[in-house]
Amino acid sequence: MILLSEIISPLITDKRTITRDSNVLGISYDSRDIKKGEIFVCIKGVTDDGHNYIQDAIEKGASCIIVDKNRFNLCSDSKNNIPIIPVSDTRKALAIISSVFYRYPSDKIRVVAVTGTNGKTTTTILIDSLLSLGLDTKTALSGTVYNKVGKKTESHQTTTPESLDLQELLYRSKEDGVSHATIEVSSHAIDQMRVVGTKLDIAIFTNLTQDHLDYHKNMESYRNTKGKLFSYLGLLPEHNKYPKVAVINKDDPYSSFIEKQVAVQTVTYGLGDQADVQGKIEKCDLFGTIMSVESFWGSFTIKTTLPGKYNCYNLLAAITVALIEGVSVNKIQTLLRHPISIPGRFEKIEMGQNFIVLVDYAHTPDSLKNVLKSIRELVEGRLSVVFGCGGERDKEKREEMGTVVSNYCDKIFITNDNPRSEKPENIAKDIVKGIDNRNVVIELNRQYAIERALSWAGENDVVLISGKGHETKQIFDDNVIEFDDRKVARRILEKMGY
Ligand SMILES: CC(=O)N[C@H]1[C@@H](OP(=O)(O)OP(=O)(O)OC[C@H]2O[C@@H](n3ccc(=O)[nH]c3=O)[C@H](O)[C@@H]2O)O[C@H](CO)[C@@H](O)[C@@H]1O[C@H](C)C(=O)N[C@@H](C)C(=O)N[C@H](CCC(=O)O)C(=O)O
Ligand SMILES: Nc1ncnc2c1ncn2[C@@H]1O[C@H](COP(=O)(O)OP(=O)(O)OP(=O)(O)O)[C@@H](O)[C@H]1O
Ligand SMILES: N[C@H](CCC[C@H](N)C(=O)O)C(=O)O
Ligand SMILES: [Mg+2]
Repeated sequence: MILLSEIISPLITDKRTITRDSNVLGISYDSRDIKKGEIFVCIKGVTDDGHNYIQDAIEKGASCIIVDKNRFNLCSDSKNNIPIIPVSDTRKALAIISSVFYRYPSDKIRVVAVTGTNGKTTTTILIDSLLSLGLDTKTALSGTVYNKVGKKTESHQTTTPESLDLQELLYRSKEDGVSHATIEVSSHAIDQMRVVGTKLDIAIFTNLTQDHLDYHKNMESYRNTKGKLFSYLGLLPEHNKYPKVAVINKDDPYSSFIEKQVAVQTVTYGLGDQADVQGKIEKCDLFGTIMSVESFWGSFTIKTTLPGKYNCYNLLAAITVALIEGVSVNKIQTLLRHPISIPGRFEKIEMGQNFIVLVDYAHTPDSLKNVLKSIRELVEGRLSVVFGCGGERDKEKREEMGTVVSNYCDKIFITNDNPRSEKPENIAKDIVKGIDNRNVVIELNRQYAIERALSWAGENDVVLISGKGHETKQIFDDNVIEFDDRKVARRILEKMGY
């Protein structure tokens, strides 16, 4: 049982605001889900505004309403005698009261947060597996592909859950005896305060390149948002006094900016000779990588099935976290020797065909460049790509992605990738602006585009199907259809007689 007066005490100075105390049964930021006895937090969002639904929430039995003080400054609803609490930032208030409601679950768990433009999902999955198997402990994970408590995975909507949902996940994790939770933190999440109220122990910076400028407007504000996560380290007091560490990719041009935000200790990683944990690639082919590592914890070599230089960065970040958390070098070497596959990331589609088909999640200029460059370095045959750009997402990246593919590919198939409310042909036109290459086909039906690319491929060629990775839906303006690049490619290859 938890009383309203206790939950909202961090938000008010005058306890008389609460004329009628009650047991709080939950919190909600969506009037459509609210139940009797719950607190309703009004959020002004990008498309809608929770303040429009106060009456709805009261009728459904909300026991308290939290509002933006600039929009609404009543202290109680006179008709129903429901406390109405004005605050300066309702998203922040939601994060704070959610952690009180769930009794500060992050306090009892080591929380590892990963942010950066690319590599977050890959790095979180690597960290989670090194920690759970390396320390033989129960772990939790929250990220783009799935959330997980112990061995149980759950699907969800956004990469980083809303603060209330994150606190609930951490609460269940704590109840289930989880020792470590690794969370992927998007820039939207930092901006929308989804991790406020979560005590962070380790924060990792992977890299920063162009993405999400529709939301952040320019690189400086995008960079500043990412930086905020690092300033949170060590801020929340807690009972377990274990170290707080920032783990930073030294080779990224933004690393020194990120380091400046950190008040606690920093451990850097990279392939250059300045980093604390230094990797040196000994061998890298389509089937995997051998990398030697020098660190505070000694020198050693790892062998893994993950290919590509960019994955060496993800591996180094994960190895650094595992070493900090006490996983032995021997254990790390043994665990990385097992085949690793990250759903929809450089995933090979093998049906016995004599060319290579890869499904990848590259959907930014930098990730597309990295994956294409790696393929070029690893394979001799011709290279084609099937890709598009998401609607209602950063428009500036489209032309740049066009330039990237025209620099690396022999054949380009431009197609749909979740056009959402935008006109697919306009998205394709934006991409084409960056292409200086006559071998371009615009085929907006993604299945047909994949079909044409697979028919184009000859012996030892590569077809990269990029942008949707693990996704299983194609989102249009008026409908959403089932669409999984991996299944579609397998079906087509089968039809082709493989
Ligand atoms: C742009 C963005 O970040 N949107 C997120 C945001 O929604 P919003 O602020 O736009 O909400 P809104 O629809 O305007 O509604 C405002 C408020 O009114 C409430 N409402 C609305 C209608 C109603 O009848 N009653 C009611 O109470 C809503 O519940 C909400 O609280 O807050 C919502 C609740 O947490 C999120 O679900 C939603 O994510 C949408 C689905 C989304 O697509 N987000 C993407 C852009 C995103 O967050 N992506 C990042 C990372 C991407 C990456 O991996 O690179 C992520 O973390 O997933
Ligand atoms: N460290 C990295 N640097 C650059 N590109 C990377 C890196 N790791 C992976 N990539 C590329 O980026 C794609 C997405 O990788 P991943 O899903 O791990 O990143 P993410 O940061 O979680 O992306 P999102 O922001 O969509 O959640 C991969 O499919 C690969 O092409
Ligand atoms: N999770 C990210 C990446 C989506 C990738 C691509 N498939 C798209 O729809 O743009 C987003 O929502 O921006
Ligand atoms: Mg991700």
